[in-house]
Amino acid sequence: MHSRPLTGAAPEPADPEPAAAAPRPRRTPRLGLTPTAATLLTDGLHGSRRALLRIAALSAVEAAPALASGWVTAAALDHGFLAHRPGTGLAWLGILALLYLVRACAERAMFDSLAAVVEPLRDHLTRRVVHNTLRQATELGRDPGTASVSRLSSQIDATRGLLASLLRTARPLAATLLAALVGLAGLDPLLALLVLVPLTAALALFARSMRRLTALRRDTLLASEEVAHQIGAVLGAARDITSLGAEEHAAALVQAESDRARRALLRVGRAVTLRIPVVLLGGYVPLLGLLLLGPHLVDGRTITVGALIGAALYVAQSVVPALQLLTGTVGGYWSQLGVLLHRLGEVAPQRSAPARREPPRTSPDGCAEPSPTPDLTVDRLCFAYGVGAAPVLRDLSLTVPYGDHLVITGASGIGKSTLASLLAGLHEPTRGEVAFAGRRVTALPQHTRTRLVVLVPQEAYVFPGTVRDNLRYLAPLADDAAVVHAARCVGLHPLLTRLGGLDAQVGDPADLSSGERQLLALVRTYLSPAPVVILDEATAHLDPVAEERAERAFRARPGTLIVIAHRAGSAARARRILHLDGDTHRLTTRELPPALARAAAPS
Ligand SMILES: Nc1ncnc2c1ncn2[C@@H]1O[C@H](COP(=O)(O)OP(=O)(O)OP(=O)(O)O)[C@@H](O)[C@H]1O
Repeated sequence: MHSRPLTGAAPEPADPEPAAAAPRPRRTPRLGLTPTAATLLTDGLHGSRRALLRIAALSAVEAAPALASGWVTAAALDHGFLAHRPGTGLAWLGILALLYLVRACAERAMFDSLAAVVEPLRDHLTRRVVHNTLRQATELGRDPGTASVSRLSSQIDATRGLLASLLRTARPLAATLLAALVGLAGLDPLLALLVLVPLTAALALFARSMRRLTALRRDTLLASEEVAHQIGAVLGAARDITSLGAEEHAAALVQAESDRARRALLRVGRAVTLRIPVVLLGGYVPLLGLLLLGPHLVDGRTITVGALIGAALYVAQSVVPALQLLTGTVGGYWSQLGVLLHRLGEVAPQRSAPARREPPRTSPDGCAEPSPTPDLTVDRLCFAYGVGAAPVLRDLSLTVPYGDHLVITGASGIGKSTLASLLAGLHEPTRGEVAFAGRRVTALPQHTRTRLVVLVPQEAYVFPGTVRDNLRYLAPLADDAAVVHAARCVGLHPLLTRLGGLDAQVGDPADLSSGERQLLALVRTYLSPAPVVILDEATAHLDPVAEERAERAFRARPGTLIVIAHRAGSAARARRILHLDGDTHRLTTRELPPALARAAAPS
């Protein structure tokens, strides 16, 4: 998260792709689920249809006592106790007891099926989120960040837990409600109608309130994140604030954010109280109707006393508790699940909308050829980590013409990697800008930026899968011939043969050495259509000969090459060298010796 100025003035322009502070969904959520959340949930449950069917069947068995309770009570009264045959009455009640026993067995059997639904969902969410984190790491050279990874894994765990709780509570609830309605209709259709009309109105009211509740819960989540952000910004700039005497101003900003969070929480509290009218309308209004109309119906011999008491039992024992559960626990679980799934859906790419990537253009010899693009310009670039921190880069200006080969040198800790990240648009400059073809790199949409600039960091990401999958990650449509040719150009070929070809599985990436992982990452980048490649110590684990070969391949690859050098050899092979020394930045341009010039010439 980039830092924001401590000012109450006009807000910063919106980030084109805000990652953490997720935007409010544009479409109104249906029953609290946005399309993103709904897609993620249906995709996650896709493979669990059999387990879901089993759950539905067991739910039907579980609902049997609720279904029979009114009938059995009516029969026990009308044919047993009221007809002075207590034995018959007790026999009917015995049947009910038996059904409760069967229900207990079904409940026990349910747990295996629940696990068969929630565990695959958790795996699915983890795969999606890990996939995207890896994609960012491989395409952008971006550190996935332990804080966000642990936030995502706890969100995935919470989602799994919520779904399990929902299945445990909402499932018998739906079955009970349905059974009560069927039971009422079985007693007398008129009684069923008396309950059904207000119940439908109550459920419609509940559905409406759910949309609002989910939106409000989301506001609360974002508001509390904003409070944490604001406190972090104040703590990060504590020295500046003290020296400026701006303590009160900073405190007022934090106070304003926490007031906003408090108001959001109050709105959730008010929305939750809507459960009372829902229960009154759907549960107590039908009960009142039965009490008021029932005696007349009994007098007119439309229904029996047993049927009236049975109907009242259905409402009091099934409908009212079901509504209380629905508007309380289940509604809360559901809206939290909706908010979490939407947040995860923002991180995990949706299967229905896969990221589109252009195929790499290839020259006749199969080597990668970039899209036509112009220069990379750096204009009075300044950067500091954090508000009060000393700047790492000051007023750096530079143009890297398209097709150039620039090597950046400097002492350890001087800011080479920081500059590489700024060139790739991974950090927002504190002042000044980096532009590509005249457009600010940080303003480019992420998918455009990653097609234009690829940064390869020192620690290469290789993921479990085939060698082919790993190599074609940035060029999914490259054919095998192009991949093998790229492997030859970069020097991966001996390893490719040793591994067993493109179909070989990279089981555990840790089985490969650091240098082998770097070679795989280099070929992956070489194949990509990006016109600008930045190698940030990306060959550090290769021996000098392998490094020279890989760099030669990249020099011959059309496009701009920027290398953060860790060995003198890299600088010796460059046409231009930027030496960072923390104060003045020296840029040297020189003619290459003829042999190197030939090797560096675009093929
Ligand atoms: N995320 C960060 N937060 C705060 N300071 C940082 C961060 N990353 C780097 N720095 C600091 O910024 C300065 C420049 O770091 P950078 O990694 O860019 O240097 P470098 O020249 O690439 O070093 P090396 O050659 O050792 O990799 C260092 O003082 C470093 O401690």
